Amino acid sequence: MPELNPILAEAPRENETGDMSRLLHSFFRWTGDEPAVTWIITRGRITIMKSQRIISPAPGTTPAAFTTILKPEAFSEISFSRWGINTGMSQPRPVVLSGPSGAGKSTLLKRLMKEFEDVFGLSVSHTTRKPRPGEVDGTDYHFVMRDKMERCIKAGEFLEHAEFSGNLYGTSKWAVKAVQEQNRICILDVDLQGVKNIKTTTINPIYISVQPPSLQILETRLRGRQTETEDAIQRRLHTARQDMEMSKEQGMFDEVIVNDDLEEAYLKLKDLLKEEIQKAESIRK
Ligand SMILES: Nc1ncnc2c1ncn2[C@@H]1O[C@H](COP(=O)(O)OP(=O)(O)OP(=O)(O)O)[C@@H](O)[C@H]1O
Ligand SMILES: Nc1nc2c(ncn2[C@@H]2O[C@H](COP(=O)(O)O)[C@@H](O)[C@H]2O)c(=O)[nH]1
Repeated sequence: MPELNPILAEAPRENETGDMSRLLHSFFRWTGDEPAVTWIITRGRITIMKSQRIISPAPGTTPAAFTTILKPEAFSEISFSRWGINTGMSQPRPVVLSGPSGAGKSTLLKRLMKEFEDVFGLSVSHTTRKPRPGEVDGTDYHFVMRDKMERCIKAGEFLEHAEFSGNLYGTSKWAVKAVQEQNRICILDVDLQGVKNIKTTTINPIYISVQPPSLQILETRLRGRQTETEDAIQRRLHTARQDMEMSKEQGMFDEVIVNDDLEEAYLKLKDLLKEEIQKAESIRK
C-alpha cells in the first residue's frame, strides 16, 4: 500500500461538498487511476465512488441514500478519512454466515473472534426474541420490542430483516458501519431470508453456509443447548429442513462448511477467510 498522501490534511470538514477537484486530482495521480469519480463527505470521511459518470450528491445527502442512488453504476468504492486510506482493493469484505439454527455458527464465530480479536467484529443484530440466560443486551443482540423494531424498519434503518420462528431479526445499517469504521471484518450471522435480502444490497460479502452433518445431529445439538422450548425446537427443525435444501442451490453460497468435527470445521473457516484476515491485518498495521 502506498504511503499516506499529505493532501489528506486538506480533507474538507463535515458535510462539506465544496470543490474537491484538486484533492481528487492529486489522489488519482498518486494512485495512477483516472476514473470518473463522485464523492460524499460525512464526519470527516470521504467516500469516493468510481462510476461511469460523475454524479454530485446534494449537500447533506447521507452515504446510505447516496449508495442507493449510485448502486446501478458503482463498481468500486474508495473511502478515506483524515487519519488513513482504505482503497476498494485492500478493504476486507464482510462475511455472511448462515445455516440452520443449531448448526454451530455462534460456536465457530466465538472461536474466530477469540483467535483474531482485533480483526473481526460482529454486526450486533436486533431481535424481538427474549434473551437467553447469559446473553447480554448490546453484545449478543439488541433486544427490542416489536413495535419499536417495526418503526425502525419503516424508517429505513435496517439493511435487512426477517421473521424467524415467530420473532423479528434484523441487521441495522449502523451495526455494519460501526464495525467497518474500525477497519474490522464485519461478520453477519443471519438466516436464509437475510442472505437473500443482503444479496440486494451493495455490501458485497463472502457468503458462507454452516451445515450440520444431518438433521438428526442438528436436533441433538439443539436439544443439548437447552435454550429452546419443545415448540421452538420443532419450528427450528422445520425451517432447518428447507435451509439444508436451499444451501445446495447453485450460487447461493460461496462455500458450505459441514460442521461435523468442530476442529476441522474451524480450520476450514479460517482457511476460507485467510485472504481477508491478511487484508485486515495489513490495514491495521
Ligand atoms: N462440531 C460440533 N460438534 C458437537 N457439538 C457442536 C458442534 N458445533 C456446535 N456444537 C454445539 O451445538 C449447539 C448449537 O451450536 P450454536 O449455538 O453455535 O449454533 P448456531 O448455529 O449458532 O445456532 P443459532 O442459529 O440458533 O444461534 C451448541 O450447544 C454447541 O456447543
Ligand atoms: N435475517 C436475520 N437473521 C438473523 C439475524 N440475527 C440472527 N439471525 C438468525 O436467526 C436465527 C435464530 O437465531 P437465535 O439467536 O434466536 O438462535 C439464526 O439462524 C440466526 O442466524 C439478523 O439480523 N437477520
